[in-house]
Amino acid sequence: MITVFADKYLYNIEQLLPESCNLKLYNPSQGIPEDLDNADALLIRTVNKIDRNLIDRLPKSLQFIATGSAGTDHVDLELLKKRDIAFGDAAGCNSRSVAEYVVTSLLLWMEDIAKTPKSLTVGIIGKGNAGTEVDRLLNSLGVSTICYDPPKEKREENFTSANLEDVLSADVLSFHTPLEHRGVFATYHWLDEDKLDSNHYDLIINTSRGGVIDEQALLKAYIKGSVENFIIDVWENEPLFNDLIAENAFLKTPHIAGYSRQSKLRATQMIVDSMCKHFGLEVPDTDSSSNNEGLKLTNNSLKSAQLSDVLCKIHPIREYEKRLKRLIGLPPQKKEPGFNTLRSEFPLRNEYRYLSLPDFLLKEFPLIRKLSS
Ligand SMILES: O=C(O)[C@H](O)[C@H](O)COP(=O)(O)O
Repeated sequence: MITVFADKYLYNIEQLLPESCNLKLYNPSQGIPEDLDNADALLIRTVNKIDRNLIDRLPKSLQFIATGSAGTDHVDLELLKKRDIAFGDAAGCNSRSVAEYVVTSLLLWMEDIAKTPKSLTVGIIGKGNAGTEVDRLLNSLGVSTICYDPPKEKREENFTSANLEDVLSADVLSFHTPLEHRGVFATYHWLDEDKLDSNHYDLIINTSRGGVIDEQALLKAYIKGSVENFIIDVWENEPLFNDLIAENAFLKTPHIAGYSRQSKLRATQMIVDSMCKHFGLEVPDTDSSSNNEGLKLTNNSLKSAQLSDVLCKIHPIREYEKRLKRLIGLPPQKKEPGFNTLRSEFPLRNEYRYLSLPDFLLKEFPLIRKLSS
């Protein structure tokens, strides 16, 4: 029997782990337990770092670590490799959810400033799993895109990245890169004062990682008027966040763009699968469909609504925002747990295709039909 320590907020971890495992759940806000007690595997989320300090105190028995997330910037992958510890992630688990967040927030903003999808060009920075899904969904709504991803061009023969000047000339920028501090393709503070000084943006959307945008430079550009609006889901220094950025953002949320019942289920399934593969265990045959309950909306609750009203009924984006706003101005010792609790305990939404939306609504709002297909 192997002993597995797991973040207690990994969705459905108790149901998805093989029964033959000795599961020990930990509370991530108290850090990864000091005593990992003969652990064989450790399953984490982005809120806990796997750095040199942690790696130095791992028990000899520990062979495998996985994160139930697409991003891996909280993990020192090089050091894990040197120490011969196998690693797994959940790349791609939340692409659909992120794309739905980007499109939903963009539609809310467009209604607010009376723009139509066809009048905009969105520059997509990073065309990995999430960027690709964002591109697909935007194109299906009639929004033009320009995709920029030089490291992908280097890796993949069949992919050509837009050039920098072209992507920077878009009306809107949406970020989907990993956070890289080093190397030729470093993304830390990619959107900096220089780039913001020489361009004008109607909107900046960040759902990737906080550090990809220099927040101070963004604020300056906003005050100057060269950035009209911004939508921020990810923050430098999470779980703390900059109050001025939050106060001025068109929309602000606590790093939940990738959160949906389906993405979290995929994430747990992916890391459990790779753990089972590593230890030669049989992958449990779980029926995940039972977790995908539909959200029923009635005609009465939606009659004569505007697109934004409907979107806010089916995506809790404004509800998250409302709760995040309550944390503005709090001291760090209250803000930090508030941010973490909001992320881990707010009920997960369903992706659009898992909602049962009434016909009259799909007829009245063809954009919503496209989002749910
Ligand atoms: O990297 C990812 O998958 C996303 O940023 C995701 O939202 C992280 O979720 P967490 O592990 O913090 O629950």
